[in-house]
Amino acid sequence: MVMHCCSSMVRSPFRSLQLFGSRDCSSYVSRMRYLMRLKEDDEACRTALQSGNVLLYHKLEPLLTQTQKGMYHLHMLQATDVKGILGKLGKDEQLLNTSVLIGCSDNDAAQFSLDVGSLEKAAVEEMCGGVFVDLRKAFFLLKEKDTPLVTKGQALLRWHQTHAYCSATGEPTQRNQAGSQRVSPTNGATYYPQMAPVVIVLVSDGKRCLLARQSTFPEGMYSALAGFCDMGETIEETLRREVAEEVGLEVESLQYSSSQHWPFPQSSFMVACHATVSSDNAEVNLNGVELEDARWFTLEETEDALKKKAFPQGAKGEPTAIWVPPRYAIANKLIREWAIQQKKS
Ligand SMILES: NC(=O)C1=CN([C@@H]2O[C@H](COP(=O)(O)OP(=O)(O)OC[C@H]3O[C@@H](n4cnc5c(N)ncnc54)[C@H](OP(=O)(O)O)[C@@H]3O)[C@@H](O)[C@H]2O)C=CC1
Ligand SMILES: [Mg+2]
Repeated sequence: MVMHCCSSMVRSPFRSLQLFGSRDCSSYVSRMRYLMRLKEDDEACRTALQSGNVLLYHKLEPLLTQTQKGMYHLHMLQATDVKGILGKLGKDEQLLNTSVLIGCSDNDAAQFSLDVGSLEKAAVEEMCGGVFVDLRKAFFLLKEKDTPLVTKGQALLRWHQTHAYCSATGEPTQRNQAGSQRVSPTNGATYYPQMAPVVIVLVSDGKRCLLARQSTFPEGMYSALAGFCDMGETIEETLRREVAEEVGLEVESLQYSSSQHWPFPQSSFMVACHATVSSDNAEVNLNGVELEDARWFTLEETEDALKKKAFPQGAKGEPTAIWVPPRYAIANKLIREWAIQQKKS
């Protein structure tokens, strides 16, 4: 059934957002204008690449290095060093030109990502003193501040690897130097990297929050409800529909929290919200096709789950403890926000 959700459901549509704290606004603007120019001007982008910083991936696994204290961080290389590595491994320097633009450092250096999957992995690791790590694993190893860049780098490379042809003519498309678009040579159709919009929602009945798990989740992990937007839907409509479909509840109000780019399994644009249902109509009617379980959690139970590490190892024979996605996942932020709000009220 199509549900019409009016915009009055959103409690605070004009909520002000603290975006960057005390960051220097003018240098931020100049960096964004610089990146804009590099996307528009292939020659300027090629020049920037020669003195830029490059994040290497091997078959979409980012290169990390370990510090003496055992901490992992992103291994950014200078473009000149990448050329040296390519030369030593007998690869054409032109491979560098397949890099994609992913940002601009605080020191105004353009940042790129490059997949060297055609080179021998161990040889590159040895030359760089780093290790290529599966992106999910990298999320557990890296500092939270590094995850957006490593995610963006992988997502853009993946998009180019999987969108090399025009969907109308079947011909190979050509990318611009920055990698921000691909163009079909005969019909001029332009393709841009895309994210699929997803609503993720933490539902509350005023006293408890609703957490659910899919059968594919790691054992014991519960998360907020999530669902892809259907064509033409608003965030409010998707949220109401997904809650109705997955747990059979009628949402009464919702509030925007924040958003996140999520690379798994493809790029999703996660829009995170809080929602309430009436405590008089809070009985869960589970859609067993999508979810394995969904239950209400008290504040105490939620705080317990938040304290658990990912993949907890319980004693043999005991049921696995309930835990929630780690901090880099926006689900974790929603759950923490709810717990803080609940303590205040
Ligand atoms: N960052 C975070 O904290 C969290 C992120 N997520 C992410 O949110 C996303 C959505 O959650 P999920 O509950 O799976 O979504 P849904 O509840 O929408 O269910 C997924 C199903 O929807 C269908 N579908 C419709 N549109 C799309 C599309 N554009 N891409 C892929 N599948 C689509 C597919 O069905 P079919 O195959 O039958 O066509 C798919 O199996 C997932 O990518 C998940 O990784 C989820 C929870 C937490
Ligand atoms: Mg879902």
